[in-house]
Amino acid sequence: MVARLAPRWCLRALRSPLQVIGFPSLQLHMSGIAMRASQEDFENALNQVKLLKKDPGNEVKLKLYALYKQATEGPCNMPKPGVFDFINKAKWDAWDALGNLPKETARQNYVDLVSSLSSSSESSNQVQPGTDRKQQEYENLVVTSEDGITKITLNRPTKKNAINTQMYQEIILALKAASNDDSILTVVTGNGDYYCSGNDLTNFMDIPPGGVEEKAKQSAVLLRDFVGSFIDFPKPLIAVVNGPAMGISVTILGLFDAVYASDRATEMLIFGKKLTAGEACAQGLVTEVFPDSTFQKEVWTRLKAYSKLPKNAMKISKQVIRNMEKEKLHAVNAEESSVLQERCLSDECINAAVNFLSKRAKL
Ligand SMILES: CCCCCC/C=C/C(=O)SCCNC(=O)CCNC(=O)[C@H](O)C(C)(C)COP(=O)(O)OP(=O)(O)OC[C@H]1O[C@@H](n2cnc3c(N)ncnc32)[C@H](O)[C@@H]1OP(=O)(O)O
Repeated sequence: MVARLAPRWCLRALRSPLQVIGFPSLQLHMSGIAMRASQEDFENALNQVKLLKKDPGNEVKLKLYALYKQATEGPCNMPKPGVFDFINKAKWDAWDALGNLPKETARQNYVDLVSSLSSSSESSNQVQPGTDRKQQEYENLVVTSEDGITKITLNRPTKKNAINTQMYQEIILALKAASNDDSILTVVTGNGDYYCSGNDLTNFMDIPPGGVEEKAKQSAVLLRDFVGSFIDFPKPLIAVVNGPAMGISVTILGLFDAVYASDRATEMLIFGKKLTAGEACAQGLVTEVFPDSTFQKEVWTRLKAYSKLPKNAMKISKQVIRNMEKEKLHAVNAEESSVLQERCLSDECINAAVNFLSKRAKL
């Protein structure tokens, strides 16, 4: 999986205006040791960035961009891009936030950041002895199989498990793998305090050479495939909603066979309105709500009991129910994906992304 996605990212990064990346060394700042990276170190770091196997994410790319500009041109004195030019504005904000940071320090910070990215990329690709090989295959998920249950955990807790482009693809692959493995049940849950904060809004920053129209088209195809993989999933699928859920993570709950929510999942944001887990249960979107203090224990005891039920009978029951509505679900999915393609280009969508991204760009 990593091997398949990495070259795609590298190619995109080489074309992308955000390809130049960096991160200040906390240790150096705290100790005040004035180390200086040579021009050669800097040039090596520029080459190293292109060899990174793992996409460092837009936030890091912005830091690298800002440090690169500061190291090579000094403080930002370019005119501020317009509000709708949100990629260039995010880049401008990141560079401008470095103020009068000396060129040498920016160069050193750039070298340190690339070095930290290279070492974490190497260590993340190492297989730990004795661990399940499957756990190493995904950047944004942890997938385990035990006692007849395959558990897919959304694993970007520092980003509230927001779903980035790679994670959409990983979820599609993980569902495909789970549909063919020996498990009886498949569970989706989140790591950390959130279940999922929905679509990663920085996805909109990664514009392909074909421009925003092409991006909208790619997003629509990805959304259709993503939702389609839930519609077609052949075994019982359970959501263990461990905390707040937003956007796309809420809208797909209807495609699960059971949804267990902690009463801490008080922000199931749909229709622009916060819905408690209890209210979502009353509306039929959630199967059952548990007190947060006993949520994991109660839910997993129940799931383990379900996993002892006859495997084929459960699978066939699910398929009989789903087959009745599958065609319709796919038709609605295709329609919604095509509407998304248009809506991605609307002022409302662009403004929402600009607002969120401009707040984050103040590094
Ligand atoms: C293929 C495309 C298909 C698109 C389909 C259509 C889908 C639509 C949707 O899903 S709409 C929903 C989009 N989500 C949001 O609008 C949520 C945005 N996030 C927030 O409002 C807040 O972050 C929060 C309420 C989830 C949590 O707030 P708080 O507790 O104050 O934490 P922080 O804001 O500091 O967040 C921590 C950290 O996470 C990053 N983050 C959170 N959510 C997202 C997100 N959706 N996209 C990207 N990044 C997110 C946030 O920026 C912080 O990161 P940082 O510490 O700044 O690096």
